[in-house]
Amino acid sequence: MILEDLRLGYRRGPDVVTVARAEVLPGEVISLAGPNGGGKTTLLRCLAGLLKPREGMVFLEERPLYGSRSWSREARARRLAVVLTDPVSPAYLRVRDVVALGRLPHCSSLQSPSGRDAAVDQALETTGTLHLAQRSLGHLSDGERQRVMIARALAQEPRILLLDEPAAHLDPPHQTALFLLLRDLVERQVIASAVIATHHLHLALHFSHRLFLLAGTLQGEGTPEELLATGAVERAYPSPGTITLDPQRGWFIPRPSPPGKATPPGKAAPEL
Ligand SMILES: Nc1ncnc2c1ncn2[C@@H]1O[C@H](COP(=O)(O)OP(=O)(O)OP(=O)(O)O)[C@@H](O)[C@H]1O
Repeated sequence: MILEDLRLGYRRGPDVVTVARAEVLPGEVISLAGPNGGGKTTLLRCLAGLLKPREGMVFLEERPLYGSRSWSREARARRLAVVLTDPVSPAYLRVRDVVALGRLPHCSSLQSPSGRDAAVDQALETTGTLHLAQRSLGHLSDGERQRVMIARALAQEPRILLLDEPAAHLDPPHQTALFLLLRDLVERQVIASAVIATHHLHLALHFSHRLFLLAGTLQGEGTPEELLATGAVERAYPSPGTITLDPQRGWFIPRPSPPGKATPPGKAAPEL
């Protein structure tokens, strides 16, 4: 996937994110990181074919994603699957039927997707949601529902998986398991690439091959090691002077006070 001279925005508002040039290569897990409002979701929507750029183009397998020479919706859905944060399936649907919807791009016009499709079982198993298969979507916890939506995207058997805050509702072990799973799917070539918009910086730094740092523009891109070594990660996040990045752990922590100037507990909380 190639991103060229992108300028993205909504209706008549200002540009919210610009990207001069970037690539998502086969074999890569890429995390989109950066502050609130930095444009991660906006870029992800554009890569998913859901937000036409004001200028520039996204190329998928050298074919444009927008315009008259673009992919058909079905052909695109066999290559790209997206998991957004807004719920899209009706709450009364059973989990197995929700995941089966992922098979739609692989069905002919005379077929409807079947929950008995082997790809559905595989996706349920991969995401640890097989035990939820008969439950209604509306009766699941946020984290369970999140894993079901990822199962639906995997059932689509895409080449590229795009995920917006996929770990948002997951408990800590499941957050790590999800990043591990995405890395494993890419390394086993089950999918070619994964692009993850996330605030789980420590997981992004640990599991991604590269990060794109977005703060209105693409402020930096590179491997976790490169971005940490140049200070680009810390620079991408405007934070109070009392907060600093611990590069070993990928967490923002209180800046250590100079000797003899320890802040008493409860005093001088950092501004948000
Ligand atoms: N539907 C919309 N209409 C108008 N402006 C929008 C819309 N969605 C997002 N924006 C604006 O675009 C900018 C980028 O938002 P976006 O959601 O892409 O950022 P983000 O990096 O994903 O943020 P966060 O980390 O808070 O989820 C923000 O200023 C936001 O207010």
